[in-house]
Amino acid sequence: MNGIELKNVSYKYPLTDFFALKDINYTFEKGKFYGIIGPNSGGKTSLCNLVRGLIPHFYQGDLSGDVLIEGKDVRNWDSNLLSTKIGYIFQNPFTQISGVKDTVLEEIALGLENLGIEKNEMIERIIEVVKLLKIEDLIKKNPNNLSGGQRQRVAFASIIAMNNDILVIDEPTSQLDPESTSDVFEIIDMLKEQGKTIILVEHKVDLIAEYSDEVLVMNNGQIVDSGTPMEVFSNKALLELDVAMPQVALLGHDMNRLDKPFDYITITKSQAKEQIMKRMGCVNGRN
Ligand SMILES: Nc1ncnc2c1ncn2[C@@H]1O[C@H](COP(=O)(O)OP(=O)(O)OP(=O)(O)O)[C@@H](O)[C@H]1O
Repeated sequence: MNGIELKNVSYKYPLTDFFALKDINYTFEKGKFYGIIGPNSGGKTSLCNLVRGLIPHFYQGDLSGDVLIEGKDVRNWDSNLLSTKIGYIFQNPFTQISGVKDTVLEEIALGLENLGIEKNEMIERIIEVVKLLKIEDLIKKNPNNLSGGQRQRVAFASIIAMNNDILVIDEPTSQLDPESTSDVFEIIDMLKEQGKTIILVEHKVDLIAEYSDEVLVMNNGQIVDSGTPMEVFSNKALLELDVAMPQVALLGHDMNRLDKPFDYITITKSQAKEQIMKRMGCVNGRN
């Protein structure tokens, strides 16, 4: 089922003379995990601003084409109602925390209070997300004293408690260490399992290859390629555009250049291992 449809969408921010988004045509289906990648200034964050209604409700500028959220034009959505449908997780966990609450518990409750959620339901939702994100030991702590990884978990908890159908997440791991980064991907994967639609901007393409259902490549304000991770990372034209690829996909492209191709362009470590084992004469890539 369609969640967000973009038809011939172009957009210029106010006081600029270039299009940050150019002739975008794409449909985000409900319940899928979308990874958005591409070089700097390609338009990834602008696409996020568009799909969560910040364009045109906050950024006025010059928008043309159709942006349909659950079939209704974004211009006709009430922006408060839209924020209950589409949650947003920032790049920087330090700006996601309100800074005005003394405990993690109060921090998670803040968004729910703003939604006017009744007290018993609020408590139930908080207990559920605290367990889900394994942050029971943090609830009495001051959010301002947490590490980056802990803050990002609390940020996720606050958003998950709101129970949005769609989550737009912009580079959530850019300030995290590798362990917290894999935790974040596991949380996002779990949200997908719960039926949420995930739209994630991320430079860590190895993880995008592993987890996404669909990958969109943005460059110069346009979607220059889209498809399954396998389809996108097999496209050698993307190498010319300075699009980051998983290391094992680069290995696959190198093997093609050397005229010693693998059976396919490998995009995950396990696929590369299987192909290398096969090359070494191990039956079916095993043992
Ligand atoms: N608020 C704004 N006002 C004016 N121009 C903007 C604004 N935000 C982004 N832009 C411009 O729009 C273009 C696309 O930027 P955007 O942030 O969407 O790209 P990005 O792919 O997310 O980049 P990065 O990977 O560097 O975060 C850039 O040229 C940028 O300078």
